[in-house]
Amino acid sequence: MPDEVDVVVIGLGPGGEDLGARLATAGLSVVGIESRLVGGECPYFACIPTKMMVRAADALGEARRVPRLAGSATVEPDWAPVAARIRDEATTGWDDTIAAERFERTGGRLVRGTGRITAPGEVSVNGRTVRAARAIVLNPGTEPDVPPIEGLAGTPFWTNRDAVSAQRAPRSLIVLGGGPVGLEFAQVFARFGTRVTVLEAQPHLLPAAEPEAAEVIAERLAAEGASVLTGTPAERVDHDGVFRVTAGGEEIEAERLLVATGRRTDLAALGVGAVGLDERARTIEVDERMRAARGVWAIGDVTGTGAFTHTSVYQSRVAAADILGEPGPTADYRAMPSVTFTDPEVAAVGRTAAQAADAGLRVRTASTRIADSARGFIHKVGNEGLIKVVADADHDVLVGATVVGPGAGEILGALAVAVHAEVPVDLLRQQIYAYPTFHRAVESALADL
Ligand SMILES: Cc1cc2nc3c(=O)[nH]c(=O)nc-3n(C[C@H](O)[C@H](O)[C@H](O)COP(=O)(O)OP(=O)(O)OC[C@H]3O[C@@H](n4cnc5c(N)ncnc54)[C@H](O)[C@@H]3O)c2cc1C
Ligand SMILES: NC(=O)c1ccc[n+]([C@@H]2O[C@H](COP(=O)([O-])OP(=O)(O)OC[C@H]3O[C@@H](n4cnc5c(N)ncnc54)[C@H](O)[C@@H]3O)[C@@H](O)[C@H]2O)c1
Repeated sequence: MPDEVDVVVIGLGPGGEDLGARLATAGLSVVGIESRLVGGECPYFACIPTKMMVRAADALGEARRVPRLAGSATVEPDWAPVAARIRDEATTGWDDTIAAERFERTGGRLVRGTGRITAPGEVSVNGRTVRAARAIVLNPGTEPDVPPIEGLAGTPFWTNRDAVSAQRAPRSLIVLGGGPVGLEFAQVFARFGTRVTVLEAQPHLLPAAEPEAAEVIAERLAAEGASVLTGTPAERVDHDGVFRVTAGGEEIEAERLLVATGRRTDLAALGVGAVGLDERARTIEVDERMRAARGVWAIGDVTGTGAFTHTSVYQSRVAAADILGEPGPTADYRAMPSVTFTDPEVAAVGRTAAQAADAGLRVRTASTRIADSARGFIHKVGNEGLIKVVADADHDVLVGATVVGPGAGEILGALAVAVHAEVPVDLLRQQIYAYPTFHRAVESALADL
């Protein structure tokens, strides 16, 4: 490892790898430090393997709809192809050689170890110090947050990292947390025959989403045999071969317990105090160019601006332009999209109605049920969902939208453009929406605004 380079990137998640590669390709000398796997959480433990699970579970879900549409089908779930696909196709046995070589081909130098800022412009790794003449970039991501529930520590609970490497679907599973992680896993395993119980502390599943979206998902999970308990934080966990979780005055038993209660960071371990940042904070505050301190940029989940791969890679582009001194747009999160890949998918962009009202906007909302659209009627079984639009009444533009339904993440694309480009609502109303598509329901929602 050289003693001095232009840029040191600590953590090669999707954003860190992208940024390191961009800067190296632009001719800067770059050291990328990674303590686990190049590419981060997304390809090995999160987005990619979970969406392979979802794909398989959706195939089972659709096959079970055959009797209501097309005759008969016998469905016998087998986890083996899912486990094999994740091992062989998604993660190559949790081996990052290909990603490491891809990074090094750009000219970046990969150093395996744990990086820590020791002074402005200085990072230590493996007992050595490297100086970063131009920039230190922080992309450390997050770890699963394990709540301090009595009895939980020391039990063999699962986090997302264990669940993606499951060799078989457990007979029964308690999922702690009804956020995106918990719900994607809950539905996948339920469709593979696992008896699933979801415990969510808040009154609704997906607390950050529109409440109507959470209702649709709660009903679907219940219809598929999962038990969903909201407003029910776990109080105590025991394990003696099986898990026993006390919650809401009941004791629930299961073979496995998945903790999906959010994520945590450890800024003290990263040494951010050495550049004047608060080591006890949960996230690193950045400006619109991703600057965190003099000579320090931060990108990805650690910035607390939306824990998604697309956010991390978007921020990489913004930071890269700033570090290279090139003109480029600054970060703008107004049209941040998100998709939770349950069936039906829950897709959202911009603000919910409550968030828009909290921001002081004069809000107008309208929604339409997918089942009431021509395509929803045709689709029949599996057509639950809605499109809800949130408008800024003073400026006649959409500031948010939520789509729940088949292909919701794809339908969202049009609404994301509307929010991003501030397309006037009247202009959206004049658009021609193909018949009979799911996205044509957007027109009905707009008509009701
Ligand atoms: C189960 C699950 C499913 C998800 N599904 C989706 C999805 O479908 N779509 C989506 O957009 N997002 C999804 N996400 C979120 C997504 O995984 C993250 O937003 C994404 O990985 C971006 O994270 P990041 O760039 O901040 O870094 P991460 O991916 O968290 O990577 C950070 C890297 O930094 C390394 N590191 C940390 N500290 C140090 C250090 N001091 N020195 C060296 N290396 C260090 C870590 O080992 C890690 O490899 C999902 C998350 C989970 C948990
Ligand atoms: N498809 C996607 O894009 C996708 C999928 C999964 C995760 N993610 C990202 O990963 C991040 C982490 O997701 P997550 O679902 O782990 O976190 P989250 O914070 O979104 O949800 C955690 C849930 O657990 C609940 N909870 C907390 N403590 C609890 C307790 N003691 N008992 C019961 N419930 C409790 C919370 O109320 C919350 O609803 C999210 O911010 C999301 O952006 C994205």
